[in-house]
Formats: sequence, structure tokens, C-alpha cells
Amino acid sequence: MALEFVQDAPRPIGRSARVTDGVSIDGVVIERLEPNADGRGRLIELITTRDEPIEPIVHVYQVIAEAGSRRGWVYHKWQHDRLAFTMGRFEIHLVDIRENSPTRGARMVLEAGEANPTRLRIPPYVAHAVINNGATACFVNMPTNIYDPNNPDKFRYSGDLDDLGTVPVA
Ligand SMILES: Cc1cn([C@H]2C[C@H](O)[C@@H](COP(=O)(O)OP(=O)(O)O[C@H]3O[C@H](C)C(=O)[C@H](O)[C@H]3O)O2)c(=O)[nH]c1=O
Repeated sequence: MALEFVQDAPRPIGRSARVTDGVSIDGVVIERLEPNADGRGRLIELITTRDEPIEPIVHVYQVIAEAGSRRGWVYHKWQHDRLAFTMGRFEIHLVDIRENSPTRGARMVLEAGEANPTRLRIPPYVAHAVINNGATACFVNMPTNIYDPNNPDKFRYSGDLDDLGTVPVA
């Protein structure tokens, strides 16, 4: 006797919602992602073309961040980051260092992770730092460019978190 597979019935799904309150840096986009939870766990869409076109996915990686770790300050000259946080307890700092930006010098801090799943788009020349305030956890980046190990699009400042915004960026 043949085994029968049954198509899932149509169902409502959680949709992401753009956050505009508190977004003080031009071009930064925050999307709160909606988990679809059931007895097996949670499924969270990280990005989709269902509602609007997106720049192509060309490169995707996962970062496993140790508890208490900090990545950044870093900025990119060419790529936009599309970071998805669905686990852990991350704090993300952003500073606009673009010379001709209407929001030059603006600084933002947001929290993202299990309690507030988020996709964050960071334009070039917006310096950022990601701090893991929880236990070891992962996040995903879907940058708009491929990583070139021979010419990394990565410009790093390793001083204090508080330095940016108070000391001019060379
Ligand atoms: C980006 C990348 C890196 N690597 C290698 C290079 C290093 O050996 C290692 C760690 O990379 P990196 O030091 O560049 O990673 P972070 O400085 O922690 O930066 C990451 O976290 C901050 C918050 C970001 O915003 C960056 O976009 C993100 O790349 O992975 C690869 O093999 N492939 C890749 O695509």
C-alpha cells in the first residue's frame, strides 16, 4: 500500500514589521521578525521576497558569538549588512560616520535576539559593534557583497565602545 503525504492546509504566518521609532540613522532598517511557534519549536523567516524585492542573496554566514564577546567597531565601505538575530541576547551599537549623511554622528543602540528577533540592515560607513550579553548564541549575516579574503571590506577600530561619537573618525 502506498504511503500518503498530505499537503498542509493554508495557514496564517507571522509577518515581519518595520520599526521606525528610535531609528535615528539614515538608511538603517530594523525589521522585527515574527516567530512561528508550535510544540516542536520556532520557525522564523529571516528574509523573503514575498512582500517586496530584495537585493540578491550572494553570501550568507553564521557567527557563533561567545558569551560576553564583542565584534566591532567595524564598518564597511561597500557592502550593506543584513544581520538576523533570533537567539541569545545581543546589543548592537551603531554610529553614522558618513561625511555627507543627514544623520552624521548619530548613535543608536538596540537589543535583539530571542526575546526580540530582528533583522537589521546597516549601510556602508555606519560603524557597528555587536555585543553578546547572554550565553553563547548565533546570528546570521546576509551581506549584499561576497567576502573577499584578499581585500576584506572591513575597517576596524579596536578601542573603547564609548570612543565613537566623541573622537573624530579619521
Ligand atoms: C566575513 C567573513 C569572515 N570570514 C573569516 C575571516 C576570519 O578568519 C573569521 C572572522 O571574520 P571577521 O574577523 O571579519 O569577523 P568579525 O570582525 O567578527 O565581523 C563580523 O561581525 C561584525 C559585527 C560584522 O558586522 C561583520 O560584518 C561580521 O563579519 O572568519 C570568512 O571566512 N568569511 C566571511 O564571510
